[in-house]
Amino acid sequence: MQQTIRREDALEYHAKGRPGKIEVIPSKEYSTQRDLSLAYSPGVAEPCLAIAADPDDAFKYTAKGNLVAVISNGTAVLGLGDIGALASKPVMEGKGLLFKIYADIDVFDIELNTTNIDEFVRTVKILEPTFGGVNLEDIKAPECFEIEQKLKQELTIPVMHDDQHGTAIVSGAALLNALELVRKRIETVQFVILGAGAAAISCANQYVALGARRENMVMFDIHGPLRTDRTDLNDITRPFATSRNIESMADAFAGADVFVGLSKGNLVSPDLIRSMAKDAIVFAMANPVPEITYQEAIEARPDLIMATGRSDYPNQVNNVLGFPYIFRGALDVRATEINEAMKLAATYALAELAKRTVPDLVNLAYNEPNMIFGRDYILPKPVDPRLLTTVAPAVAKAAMDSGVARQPIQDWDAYEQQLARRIGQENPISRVILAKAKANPKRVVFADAENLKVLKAAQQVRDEGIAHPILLGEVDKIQPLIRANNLDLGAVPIIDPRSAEQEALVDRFGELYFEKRKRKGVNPTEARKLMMIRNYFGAMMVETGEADALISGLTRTYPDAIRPALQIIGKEPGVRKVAGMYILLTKYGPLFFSDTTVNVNPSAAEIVEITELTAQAVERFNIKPRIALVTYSNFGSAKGEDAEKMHEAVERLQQKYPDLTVDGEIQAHLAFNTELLRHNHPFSKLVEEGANTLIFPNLSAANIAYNLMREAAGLDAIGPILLGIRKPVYVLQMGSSEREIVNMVAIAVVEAQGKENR
Ligand SMILES: NC(=O)C1=CN([C@@H]2O[C@H](COP(=O)(O)OP(=O)(O)OC[C@H]3O[C@@H](n4cnc5c(N)ncnc54)[C@H](OP(=O)(O)O)[C@@H]3O)[C@@H](O)[C@H]2O)C=CC1
Ligand SMILES: CC(=O)C(=O)O
Ligand SMILES: [Mg+2]
Repeated sequence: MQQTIRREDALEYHAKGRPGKIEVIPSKEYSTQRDLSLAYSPGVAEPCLAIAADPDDAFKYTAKGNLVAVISNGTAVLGLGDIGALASKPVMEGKGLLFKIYADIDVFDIELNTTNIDEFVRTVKILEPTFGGVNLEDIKAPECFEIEQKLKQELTIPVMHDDQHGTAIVSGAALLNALELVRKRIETVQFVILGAGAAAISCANQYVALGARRENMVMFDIHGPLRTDRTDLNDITRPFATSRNIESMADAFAGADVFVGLSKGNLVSPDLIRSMAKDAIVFAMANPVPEITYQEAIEARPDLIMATGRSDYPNQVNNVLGFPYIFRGALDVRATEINEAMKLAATYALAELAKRTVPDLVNLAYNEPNMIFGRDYILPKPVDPRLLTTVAPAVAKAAMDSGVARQPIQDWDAYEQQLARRIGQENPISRVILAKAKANPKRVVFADAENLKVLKAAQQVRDEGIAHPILLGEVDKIQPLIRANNLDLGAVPIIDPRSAEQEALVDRFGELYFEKRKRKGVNPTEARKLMMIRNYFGAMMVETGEADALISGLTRTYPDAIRPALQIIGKEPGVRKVAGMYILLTKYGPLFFSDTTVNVNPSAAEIVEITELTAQAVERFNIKPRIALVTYSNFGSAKGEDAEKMHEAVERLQQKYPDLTVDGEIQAHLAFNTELLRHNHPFSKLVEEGANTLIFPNLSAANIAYNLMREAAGLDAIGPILLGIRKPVYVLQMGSSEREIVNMVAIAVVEAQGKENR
């Protein structure tokens, strides 16, 4: 299931919008003159004075306690080698992104233009006041050892070279679990370690701490095996020199149990893997290209436990499983260092977590029905939210037990809750939808394939196995776009309803349309002509089963765009009016807004129907709807048409569905403010958790609300999702981004799957 990441895509991802991957966002209000006087002069003088009197107050009044410096000089950037400080910046920004999304830690990336050890150390030392921790990254051996050692001595905040210890912690856990699966003992297994740099040395040391024997290891650098008769070894590499008569990789691999690659891509042949002992363990961890590819290795040996540093194969052994949580735990107890006890605790916590039942969310994200501890699952997956709540507390506890915690945690339950809240900000809904779609991709026809964004989205859904696209449009327009943008849509069909080849199909569709509409004033000639319009043709493909869903291009207005689908496919039985829903991805989780799209001023009865359709749609995302009917009044507090209409709709809904969480009429802010609700309206059904679904009194309010959230609050929106139609038809909005289109396609596929099962 390797994904193709094209050079153009990677470059465009980094260049689009605001260049790079990070930005700085103020965390306090700053809109009034008073705010500014507090944030800056004169108010700012007070925390300055407090910190001058007691340096620990820096943790109270500044971002220091949650701010980590990711620092590199670019001398060993992934497996790309010494590409320099500036060229390392994308990797360092990437680490910053991972720190943030997985552990809610803020990062400044710092690229230092020096290969001089003392200059590097001095620079980091004078930066100490700014940060709560220092993550050294991609600095080559042997300088990295001295740099880290000196900084650990001189700084009172935790310092960790991630390529050394992050990798050691994570691969140590993978090793323990792999050995358990093949029933071998760490004390007796024979290792081949390719690379004798930052990562390799530290990993080997960690394995020794876990019980491995140095005399069972053969390590290689670029000059060959580290042997006791070599004169070019240093204090760090010499302990790993072998006294065995090993001259080549072939000598070392023969009969070995474990291969650890932390060097460069493509250095290991399938023959070498074949020469290893039964149930061999292969960790080819060089990035981005492993020492041997996953495919080659498992083809060479079916009995292998195979891991790489990459996310696109099973068993990703990558320090991303370590550094966010190690620093989280260390920062949360204000540890003065990251010591051996903390590293071992992290290794054991990771190893243990892999044996626990995998949450559905993680299975869904990887499109696996049920991942269980075994040869293809030796470590937790990076998206597993339990990593934070398991590894960070283990590290924090080890810091306390080993006496380096300056602020011990007292209440572990409260700490875990606080951690869980931190990742509550991450929104799994797109992942759930994408994973569900991939489990059973459907044929999706794109009515507007002459548009580049649509083509790119089609490319993505095809590459990722979300859908099988069918493109509608003129071949002479689409093909040049594909070529000019270096897309590769392979055998994806391109259909032009106006071309000679489609005449027979257009005839058939025309006849069908005439049958459906002959008593609505349509004649056969008109019917045939309409079928040459792509939105009509696409809808007819879905109706006749030639496709499973339609992603239609926006014509003039939404009602115009959905008309062909309504005429051709029609509404679900029992549905009188269709409606449209938007999903807003907020930091509190997804919010569902309805009806944002179709009904201008629905009656109370229609509001009831809209709510029913919306509730069913929300449930399709495995989410329990908690519905608020919003307006300007609370539970009868104000008069007026909308207030009374919503009031009546709530009464009907509560009567019809006593188990549904639906309440109102209510003001939007109150639907989320459970404290205020409890105080003033303790009887409300929303009092426990607040709402996640808002039903609006009219199109104007709904449309304004979601557009404001999208533009002013900068939230991602998915929609409009057409509710109540017999088969999935989605209309793209002008200005939809490629990502929004991909999300829409995934939702359409999920809906098509649901309809198929009914
Ligand atoms: N999966 C993961 O989580 C991680 C993966 N890595 C990967 O590990 C690799 C090394 O990183 P790092 O330790 O930081 O870098 P270093 O530069 O410190 O180490 C690289 C090592 O590889 C050796 N090497 C290079 N080419 C060969 C060769 N042809 N044959 C044998 N040995 C060779 C070097 O030998 P010499 O000493 O003679 O120069 C050196 O010992 C990178 O590919 C990196 O992406 C690193 C950290 C984490
Ligand atoms: C993962 C990582 O840190 C590296 O490859 O360098
Ligand atoms: Mg690295």
